[in-house]
Amino acid sequence: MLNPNEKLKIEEILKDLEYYRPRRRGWSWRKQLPKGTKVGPFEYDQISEPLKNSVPLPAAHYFGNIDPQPDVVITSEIASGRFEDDIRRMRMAAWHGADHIMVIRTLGQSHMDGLIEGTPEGIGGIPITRKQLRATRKALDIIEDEVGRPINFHSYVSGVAGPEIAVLFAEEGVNGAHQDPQYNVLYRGINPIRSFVDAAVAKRIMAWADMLQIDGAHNANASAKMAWKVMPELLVQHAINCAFSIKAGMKKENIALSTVPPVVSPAPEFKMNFIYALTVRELFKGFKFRAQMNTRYIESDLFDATRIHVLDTLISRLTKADLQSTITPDEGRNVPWHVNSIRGVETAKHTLLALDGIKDLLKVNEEVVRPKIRELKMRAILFMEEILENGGYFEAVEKGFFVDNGYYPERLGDGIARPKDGGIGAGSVVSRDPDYFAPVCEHFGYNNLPEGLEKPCDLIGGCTFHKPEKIQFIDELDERDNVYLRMEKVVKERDEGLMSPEVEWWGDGWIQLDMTIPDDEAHAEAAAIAIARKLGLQEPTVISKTLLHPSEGTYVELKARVPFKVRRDELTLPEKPKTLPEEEISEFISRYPMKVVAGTAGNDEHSVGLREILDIKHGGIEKFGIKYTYLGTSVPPEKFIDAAIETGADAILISTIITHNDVHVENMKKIHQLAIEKGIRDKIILIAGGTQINNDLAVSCGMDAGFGRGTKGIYVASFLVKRKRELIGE
Ligand SMILES: Cc1ncc(COP(=O)(O)O)c(/C=N/CC[C@H](N)C(=O)O)c1O
Repeated sequence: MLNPNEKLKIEEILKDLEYYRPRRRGWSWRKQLPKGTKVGPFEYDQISEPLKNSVPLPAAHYFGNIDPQPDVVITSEIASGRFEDDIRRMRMAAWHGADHIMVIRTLGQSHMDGLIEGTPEGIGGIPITRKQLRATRKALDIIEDEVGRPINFHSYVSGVAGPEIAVLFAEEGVNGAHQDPQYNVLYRGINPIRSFVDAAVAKRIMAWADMLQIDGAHNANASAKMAWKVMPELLVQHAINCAFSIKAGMKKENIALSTVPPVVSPAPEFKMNFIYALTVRELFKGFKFRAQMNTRYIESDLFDATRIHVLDTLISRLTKADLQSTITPDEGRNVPWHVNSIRGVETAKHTLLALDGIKDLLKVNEEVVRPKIRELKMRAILFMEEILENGGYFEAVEKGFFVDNGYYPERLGDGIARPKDGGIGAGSVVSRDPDYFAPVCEHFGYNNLPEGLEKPCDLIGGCTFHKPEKIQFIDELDERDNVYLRMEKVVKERDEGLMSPEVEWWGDGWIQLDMTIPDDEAHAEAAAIAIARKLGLQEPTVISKTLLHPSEGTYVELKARVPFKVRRDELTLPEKPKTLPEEEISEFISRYPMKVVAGTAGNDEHSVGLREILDIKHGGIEKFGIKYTYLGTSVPPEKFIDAAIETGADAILISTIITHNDVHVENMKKIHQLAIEKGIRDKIILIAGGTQINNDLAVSCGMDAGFGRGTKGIYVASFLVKRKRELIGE
């Protein structure tokens, strides 16, 4: 069982991997809670069971730290190239609410015509090998136990080795996969006939494994130059894959349409995206919807990407989504880092919760949308009819019907054409002889079973679906490129407590820094690089720029490597101020009303900080019912004491920023001295605050406490209550 306070040990995961067996088969949906379920002070209509361990949204602490989980499965796409680092990120994502982990493949694995074994390192994606799958599923088992919810593991089947990959996934307990023969044809140049034959075999196997299938329609949106023009085609592509999947034996509830809002602002996007989203849900009622955020128009600007993600998730809530796939907001900058995977999940969770029950509040204006939906459907139906008129799918692909940038029936003639007898694997499909017999189960199509045979695999004493012990596990193929070599460095540094920043791999040393340079883009970029170099950082690279004004300024974000490490055992940890719960403070004050006098001591005019500590606006002590008399700035020590006596104050709060020739020390000592002389020291609480103050210094000058930079009202209020309790012996 994982302990939240301990790092996941990859070497533990790798141990006995050859004996690991997946704990279940198939996809897990979230357990829905009824409408009107109460969580903290609120009622929800679209949430599912809570997690055992999780990281709530930033504002949750105002509401008792609640972390309600939306009804929708949330996906995080993770594949840095090293599965051992991805596993750590999966744990982070699971704590933030992801329960669908999608692993992007590397090496355009669609073209591999066999399975790769061992665990070579990938570039920007990960090699899908049996060992990587097994280690990841095994890790996800303990991570799902830690968060208390099943986690779906997902990757891609499409490709030349589709059927073999499907068997591998079924054997290794993979829970979901992309499978769409059109993907191979259009984007990977694989022979169309081969693609569909492979797809039938693969889909039959996925059906047995109860895997959720995601289709590849989103790729048309991601590939077209004018992505909003392919909306009719997307409906056709969905229809082709849905119909084919059902014929291959898949259940409707395991067929998810991958749907993306086609366009982004500054286009008036909802006029298109909302109509499209309504249309696809109407046409394919009964299927599942995997909503993906738009990746076609994502740039390197994280804020813009996040705005897109929020609006795309709004579309999901206004229509329907069974899964919300979060693209890392940095997809536009190709640096899928830990933090951006988490940001993507937070954006989805935040927006889905914010829009809980929204459909009960709004009605779609049928008068306006109906004609538009109908038009879109008509375009799709005409597209489908034209395919049939031209002799079917393969002929249509050959004629470049697909991913054409015309808004069908307009055509620009720039579609992706693929010859039906060309491409990778052309001519590699042979029809099965009458006596063809494959002694394996879940085999699509003609299989000449001998008489009386229960299961095809009885003849061989069981296939790997029924006799998993028959699965051959190859641990490593390459003694120079494997996870053990990579882990050597990691384990050494981790156990020695050597720390360096990372963005995706342990100790990769990368950091992100940003700065605003008051100059044009070109000079700003060059200056930022020069500054990063002067800071001693290595390989400074600009990853995003925001033009603030052509000549006044440019905001530059860079990544750069830190060339050193710090030792964990040499770090001094700042002690966290011990605060009481807000309710406890308010409850005490309601029983023992407290008053304070406050001001800026001596010849000091700074008052903003003190006001933050006092006023209700930013959580000052007034928020808890503590009354204050503000004495203003440059208050002489005598005046604090007189005011305290006059008002019967429980405490004196002095703020002191100025420290030249130790004037702050003098003031604190003076006030402590005066309180003794006036005989009130044992009844009054003396507190000093300021950017140069710390508790030790203040106490050495006779104060009860001192508060430095970053102090919040609740810190001071907590101390006042604690001290008052001591004084009254509660
Ligand atoms: C139907 C299908 N099959 C295979 C692959 C990947 O297969 P390669 O090995 O050729 O990259 C994809 C890829 N989609 C991109 C992921 C996207 N970010 C997503 O969330 O969907 C695909 O859509």
